[in-house]
Amino acid sequence: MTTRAGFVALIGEPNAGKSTLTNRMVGAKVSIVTHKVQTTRARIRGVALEGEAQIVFVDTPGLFTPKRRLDRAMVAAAWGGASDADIVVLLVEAHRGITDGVERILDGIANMPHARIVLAINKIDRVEAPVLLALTEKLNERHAFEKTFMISAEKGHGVKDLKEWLAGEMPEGPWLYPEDQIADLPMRMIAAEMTREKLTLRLHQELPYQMTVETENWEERKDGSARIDQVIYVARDGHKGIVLGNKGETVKAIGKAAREELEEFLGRRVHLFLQVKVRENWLEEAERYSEMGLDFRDGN
Ligand SMILES: Nc1nc2c(ncn2[C@@H]2O[C@H](COP(=O)(O)OP(=O)(O)OP(=O)(O)O)[C@@H](O)[C@H]2O)c(=O)[nH]1
Repeated sequence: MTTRAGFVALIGEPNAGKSTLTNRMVGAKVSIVTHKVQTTRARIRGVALEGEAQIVFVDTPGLFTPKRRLDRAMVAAAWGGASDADIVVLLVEAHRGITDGVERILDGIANMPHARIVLAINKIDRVEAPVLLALTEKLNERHAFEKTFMISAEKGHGVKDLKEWLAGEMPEGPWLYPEDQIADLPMRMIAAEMTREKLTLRLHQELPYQMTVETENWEERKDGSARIDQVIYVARDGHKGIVLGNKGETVKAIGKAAREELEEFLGRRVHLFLQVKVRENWLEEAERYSEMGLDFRDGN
């Protein structure tokens, strides 16, 4: 049987529903869904299987108007992910229509003549059919989308159609990730997201966007507990001190909060070890794999 594998970039305004859609396609809660904007950190969100196809979802940071230098880097990262992908899915919110943000994304994709871009109008549960049809027409006048899907990522409407279509469009080739690693993947990612969330709560709001958390090791212990090793990567030396805090008390508090949540989630004891390391320019690094906690170096 011919296997297929490829990358699908989800682009859209903050809150368009990218995380919700990824979760539904992957079938596990791998991406944190929140009402706050700008939560999406990892470039790769999950790996979905559909028949013989493996679809790797690149869950880009929300595209928005960059003001600060860091924000511009995030937007560049988002577009970078989009132009590398086999298919780009633009998510537009049905009830909000063509906002200024959507306008800017439409301008952005006009500069990607070689990309295959499909439109997915999300949150169709929030509008009546005539509104939806008018919006579909308007958007297709603005850009020649290869296809238009109408979906509700939250309720699941239309998601199966979209997933099946994407699967059929993935290039023929071997799978990018072994199946057994996918099974292992969501928990590692959830664990990393939990720690990142605690960092966000604890630190000045600017800082968390310059950080990433990776689960480096996960060991099941004979007594039923789990030992989890994570690294918090910061962009600068100065940030390391902030994360550590006076005598390490900040990272300790973050670790405690994350551990408690993990224990509740897993229903067993957890030993969580956090390390803080400096990794300059990690936003620009084209690491397609490591943020998934899917490192092949983790072969133990
Ligand atoms: N009514 C409705 N709400 C939805 C739907 N899909 C997503 N939402 C909600 O929209 C909000 C934003 O969804 P997310 O998936 O976090 O959006 P996102 O695009 O990943 O956001 P960022 O990570 O900030 O870029 C959440 O409150 C979701 O529950 C949908 O189909 N219908």
